Amino acid sequence: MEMKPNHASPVLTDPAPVTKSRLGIRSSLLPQHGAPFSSSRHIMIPRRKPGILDDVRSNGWLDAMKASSPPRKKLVRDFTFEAAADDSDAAYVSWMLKHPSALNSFEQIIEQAKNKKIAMFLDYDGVLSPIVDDPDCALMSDDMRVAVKNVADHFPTAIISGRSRDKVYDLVGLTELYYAGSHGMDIMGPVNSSVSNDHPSCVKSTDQQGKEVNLFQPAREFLPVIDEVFRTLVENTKGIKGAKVENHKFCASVHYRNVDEKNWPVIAQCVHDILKEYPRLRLTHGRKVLEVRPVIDWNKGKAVEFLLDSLGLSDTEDVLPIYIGDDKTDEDAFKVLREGNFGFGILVSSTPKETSAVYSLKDPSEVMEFLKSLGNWKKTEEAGK
Ligand SMILES: O=P(O)(O)OC[C@H]1O[C@H](O[C@H]2O[C@H](CO)[C@@H](O)[C@H](O)[C@H]2O)[C@H](O)[C@@H](O)[C@@H]1O
Repeated sequence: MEMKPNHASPVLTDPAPVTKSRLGIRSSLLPQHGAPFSSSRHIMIPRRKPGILDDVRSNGWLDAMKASSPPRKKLVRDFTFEAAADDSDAAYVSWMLKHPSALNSFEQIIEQAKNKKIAMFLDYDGVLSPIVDDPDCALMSDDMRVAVKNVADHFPTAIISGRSRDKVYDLVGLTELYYAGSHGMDIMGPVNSSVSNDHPSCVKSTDQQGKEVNLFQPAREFLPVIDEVFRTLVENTKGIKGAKVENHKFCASVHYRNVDEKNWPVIAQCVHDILKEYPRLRLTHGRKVLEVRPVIDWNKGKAVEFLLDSLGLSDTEDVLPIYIGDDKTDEDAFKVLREGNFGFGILVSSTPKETSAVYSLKDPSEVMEFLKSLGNWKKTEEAGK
């Protein structure tokens, strides 16, 4: 894949020494002390020291880890469980009054879409594929692929995932879409010279089909650091049964879904120690996953704005962006749409959650139904013209 560097990035400027200005990051976003990146290639992280786990207990990480993904629905066996199930169902029903089902609200949604161009943004895990124990087995069904393709045939459609862009492209496998990986820190979008002028770190590149595209990687300078951190995390978690570390190019993910809960503090401590060693990296929580990523002012919300600009769709009057996601990192995108009064978010969740999304869907099967309905509605509308 050919790459023609443009100018230096506005986010990451100045090729020489690694300092705050080299990273071009607003200083308020950066920790005020410590080395920018680790000085040693391999840092030794003591697994257990007396009292060391107090760090992660006192700073609330463990509570966040426990709350990070709802437990799967248990079989209702006796009266106690039945009562608990009733309570949680009632809570879900009352939450849905605030965040109605996008399926039940379909007529209202297409009313909003009349005379507007829909731009569709989709998260991958938990939206297009169900959450499963092994991230490598989170495959999208063929039916879902058809539904996504159908939507992409009518509306500009992008996937914005926490996974690496290459990985999510391999999983989805549709050439009709735009892809943003690493929580929006790695975007392949259409060539648009006004966008590359505004974002000088955009480089011209080519996609898998040899088509010219814009490649935007605002955290490019962090590539070797993430790689180093990934290798250290693999090394330091290798004794923890069930732990899995993924390298997503601009972020590293430490999964604890399959780790015995009594070992979660050890996982948390490994990540905590990395962040102490690399003050320019920060933590985000996903569904039973801790993610280490660069401290830069960029997220899925900014990626949505970037893609809308790239597609020439930032005119709020004629465009209706819709973002479907299930995770905390998707909230940045929901917020951008809500605060801009520009389109809306749909949260995929089977339990009540605090969210900036407007509508909700229960699970990926409802997402598929919604995408099918949208594609069919547009097809019928176009046929009637
Ligand atoms: O932004 P997304 O596309 O939703 O990616 C978020 C994370 O998804 C993956 O992890 C999640 O799904 C796994 C497979 O179902 C599940 O095992 C895991 O517990 C979930 O956190 C992916 O592996 C992560 O790296 C992504 O950041």
